[in-house]
Formats: sequence, C-alpha cells, structure tokens
Amino acid sequence: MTRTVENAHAYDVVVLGAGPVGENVVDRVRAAGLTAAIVESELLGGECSYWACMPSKALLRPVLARSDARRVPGLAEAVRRPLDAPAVFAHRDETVGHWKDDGQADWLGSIGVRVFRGHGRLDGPRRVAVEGPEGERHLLTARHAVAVCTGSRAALPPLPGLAGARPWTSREATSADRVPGRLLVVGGGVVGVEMATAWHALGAHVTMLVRGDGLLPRMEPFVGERIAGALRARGADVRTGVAVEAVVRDGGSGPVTLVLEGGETVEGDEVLFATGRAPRTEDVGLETVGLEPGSWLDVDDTLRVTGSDWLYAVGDVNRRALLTHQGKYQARIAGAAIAARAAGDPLDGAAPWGPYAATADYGAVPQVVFSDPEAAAVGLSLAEAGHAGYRVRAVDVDMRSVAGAGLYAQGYSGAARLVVDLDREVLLGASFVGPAVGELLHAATVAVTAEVPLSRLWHAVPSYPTISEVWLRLLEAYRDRA
Ligand SMILES: Cc1cc2nc3c(=O)[nH]c(=O)nc-3n(C[C@H](O)[C@H](O)[C@H](O)COP(=O)(O)OP(=O)(O)OC[C@H]3O[C@@H](n4cnc5c(N)ncnc54)[C@H](O)[C@@H]3O)c2cc1C
Ligand SMILES: NC(=O)c1ccc[n+]([C@@H]2O[C@H](COP(=O)([O-])OP(=O)(O)OC[C@H]3O[C@@H](n4cnc5c(N)ncnc54)[C@H](O)[C@@H]3O)[C@@H](O)[C@H]2O)c1
Repeated sequence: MTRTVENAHAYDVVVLGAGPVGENVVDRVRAAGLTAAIVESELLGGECSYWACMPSKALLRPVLARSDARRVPGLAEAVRRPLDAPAVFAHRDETVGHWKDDGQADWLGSIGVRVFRGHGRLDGPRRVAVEGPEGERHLLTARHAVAVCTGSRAALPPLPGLAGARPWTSREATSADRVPGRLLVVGGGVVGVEMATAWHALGAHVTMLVRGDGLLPRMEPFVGERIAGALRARGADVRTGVAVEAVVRDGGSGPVTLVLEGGETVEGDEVLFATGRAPRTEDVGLETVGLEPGSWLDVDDTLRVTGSDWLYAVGDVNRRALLTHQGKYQARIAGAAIAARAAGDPLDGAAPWGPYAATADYGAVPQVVFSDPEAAAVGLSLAEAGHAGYRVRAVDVDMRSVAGAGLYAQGYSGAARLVVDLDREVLLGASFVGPAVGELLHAATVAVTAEVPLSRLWHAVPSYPTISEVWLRLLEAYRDRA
C-alpha cells in the first residue's frame, strides 16, 4: 500500500546521489562541521561499487594474474588451465557485497549523515524533494548547498532494432554470470577494451567492432595498437573502421545480428554496447532551477554550477573526467569550497592548485586501463600537447631495456613515452603500456602535477631492479638526444 507523508527537514548541505563522489562530498562537509543528508535511489556506493570499477576489476584480476604467471619460468606450467569461471564470478559477487549496501549505510550512519532512500529531485532553489519507495515524500532544505552527484549511465546509439535486442551495457557486462559463446563488443574505449579482455579470458569468442581506427583513442596511439595486437594474438577479432547500422534479434533473445555499413552482418550470442556515457540528469528537477533536463552540468573550478551561488555538480555528471578517483578529488575540493563559503569566505577567484580549485582536472588526470597488457597514462598525449600550443618533444623507450621488466615476466613487452615541455623542461604527460604498468603511474602523476623539473627528476633514483627503472631510461633518452 502506498502512503504519502510530507516531512520537512533542514540541513546545511544536501547531496543527490550516493556514489563514490556524493559519499565523499558529505564526508568532507561533515568533517568541516556542517550537517548533511544524502539521497540515493539505488545502492549506496553507486555505479562504481556495483556495476563498474569494482566488479570489472574483480573479473580482470585473475585474467592479469594468470597472464603474468604464464610468463614466469617455473610457474607457467602450473597455470595453463582455463579460468574457473564460476569461481571468478563468485569472487566478483563477493567484491560487490552481493549487491547489498549495508556496509555503506553503516558507515554513513557512523559519520552522522542522514540517508534518504528514494528518487530525489531539485524542487526550486536549495530544496530537494525525495519520493521514497513506499510513496512517502520528504522535502529537504539546504541552508548552504545542494550537490548533484547523480553520475552517468551507458549511452546507446539510436540504431534501428537496438532497443528490442536487449544489448548488454556496462551493467550486464560486469554482472553477468554466464559466459556467452560469442560476444560482440561495439566500441573501442575503456569499457570495450576491459570487458573484451575479461570475457575473452573467461571463454567467449570476442569480436570487437570499432568505429575509429584504433582502441583507446584518448591515449597515445601506440597504447591501443599494442593492446589490439595482444587481443588478436590471443584469438579475439578486433575490427577497426567499421560502423554498425542496425541490430536484429527476433523476440529479444537467441543469437543477435549486427548489420554493418556496406551490408555485411556479424552474429553473436550477446552484444555489448560500450559506446560512452550519458548524464543521469533527465529526471532530477533541473527545470525547477532554470537548467536543461538531461544535460551535463557545467561548473567552475570549485564545482559550483555556472550562474548559481548554491548548486554544485560533482563527479561524472559534470563531464570533466569520468573517473572515480577524479570525481572523489572533485568532492574533496567541493566539500572544502562549500564549507569555506558557509563560513563567509566568498572564494572569489579561487587560486589554481589551491584547496578550492579542481585544477588537476585540466592537465593531470591519471587513468589505468586494466587490459592485458595494462595501459596507464597521465596528463597530455603528444597530440593534445601539440594542439594546446606547447613546444614539445616525445621521449620513447622500449621497456625491454629495463632489467626489472625482464625479471617481472619473461619476454616482457612494453613501451613508455614522456611528453616534455621544451620551454620549461617539465613533463606534460606520461604513458605506459605493458604488464604491471598501472603501479608505475603515480610517480608520473606526481611529476606532472608538481611540474618537477627534469633536472631534479634526474636525482630521483629508481630502485634496482624494478620496472620503475624505465624512468632512468626515459631521462637518459631525453638527455642523450638533447
Ligand atoms: C564498466 C566501468 C568500469 C569502470 N572502471 C573504473 C575504474 O576502474 N576506475 C575509475 O576511476 N573509474 C571507473 N569507471 C568510472 C566510474 O564508475 C565513474 O567515474 C564513477 O562511478 C562516478 O561516480 P559518481 O559518484 O559521479 O556517479 P555514480 O557512481 O554513477 O553514482 C551516482 C549515484 O547517484 C544515484 N542517483 C542518480 N539519480 C538519482 C536520483 N534522482 N535520486 C537519488 N539518487 C540518484 C545513482 O543511483 C548512483 O548511486 C568505470 C565505469 C564503468 C562503466
Ligand atoms: N579503468 C578505468 O579507468 C575505466 C574503466 C572503464 C570505464 N571508465 C570510464 O567510463 C567511461 C565510459 O567508458 P566507455 O568505454 O563507455 O566510453 P569511452 O568514451 O571511453 O569510449 C566509447 C567509445 O565508443 C565509441 N562510440 C560511440 N558511439 C559509437 C557508435 N554509435 N558506434 C560505434 N562506436 C561508438 C566512441 O568512439 C568511443 O571510442 C570512460 O570515460 C572511462 O573513463 C574507466
């Protein structure tokens, strides 16, 4: 039976959406002494915890561990067998807490944050209306700020037949517990690459259909080339420069057929559309505060929505960088800015790299792709730096020249690039592709963010024999060709 109860509540800050970003906003503002409430329509912890980062990495961990082990003499023979798919799924299910959020609820309660379950919508300035699961309605008033942290969902292209074909999106690709015989993957971005890697290793025959001319188009071209080469060498079919024009699946079950430009068809047992994200803003009451429903929310560097003095948009929903770690960084900045403004500081012209400006979003965003081999990059690619008008030089190293890499895996294959700003002799970007490079990335992030001069990096000595000695090779390559 539905009941309608109107309850009014006032807090200093109200946050809409309890993904990793919304949770961090409430944590920061309550740490600053403000009261906070958070509204969640699905699971506390958001997309990342249940249908994105965590389950995908749980699926990929055995894949990458096995791949590494197969390159270690004395161990390789012991890991020849196929992956135990049910055990991998069980580990994934454990990692996502079996899609239950009790732990998150306990933590929010323990820090004094009130949780409202239900669908939240802005209801005019500084107000949020929550429609609970049993029809109850709460009106929340924010004395200082409302933060929209509603994230993003998979964006599907408007293709004939797609809606009725029940395609996998990232949600199904991270939560399925049956390996399809043939998996078609449309899109060569991060989700496409990671999920092609996981499902191929779990036993599916994978065909990737990529519209552009390579994988991971936002990274240096050599990164995608090496990953495509590795997928093909293991038996996946990676096709580039192909456009899907229609989808056919009678009755929404059984084999699915993709019709490509030119008329060729490809058949699979499931199809994953990994074709980017759309903001979850179509039904959050944006129209009540003069904003366009369904739009990405533009913000300044304090994460405050353009033209507003009380509304913030943090995480995926502002489109600055669709990554959990970057959204959580924004949450720390937004939380500090909200608290400072509540205390009377207008923060006019929040200084770049100061506590109230998410400056790293511009040229220092790190990302690790958990493919096989891994990819890791921070800052600008060579092409991006060139477009931005810098006078740059790329420094490239084949990672086979690094003793630690050879010890890590027999026949280690990897590549590294630094993008150097020649006028200031600092790094604008760094990219790595190869086994275990994800753990190399933070050193590069520190160097790019802090603009460490190359002359000083020369004194940052990597330990022997680690893969980090690639830094030495890169700096030598830069100096030797100066
Ligand atoms: C397959 C996949 C793998 C990924 N892997 C990584 C990774 O390894 N590393 C990484 O950094 N990033 C990864 N990402 C990106 C990462 O998931 C997002 O950047 C991150 O989840 C964004 O966090 P958020 O809090 O902004 O949004 P979300 O995590 O989407 O959370 C938003 C929350 O708001 C809630 N909500 C929405 N509308 C309402 C409403 N009206 N009322 C109440 N609640 C509402 C939603 O239910 C949700 O819980 C991955 C993404 C995908 C798709
Ligand atoms: N390890 C990680 O950090 C990680 C892992 C997964 C996802 N993510 C984040 O999640 C976000 C979403 O990932 P994604 O892979 O869905 O998006 P993406 O933007 O990385 O890639 C989508 C790809 O699909 C292609 N595409 C778009 N429309 C198409 C169409 N109609 N037909 C064919 N191809 C089409 C695009 O050209 C693009 O290359 C990313 O921004 C990423 O940062 C991060």
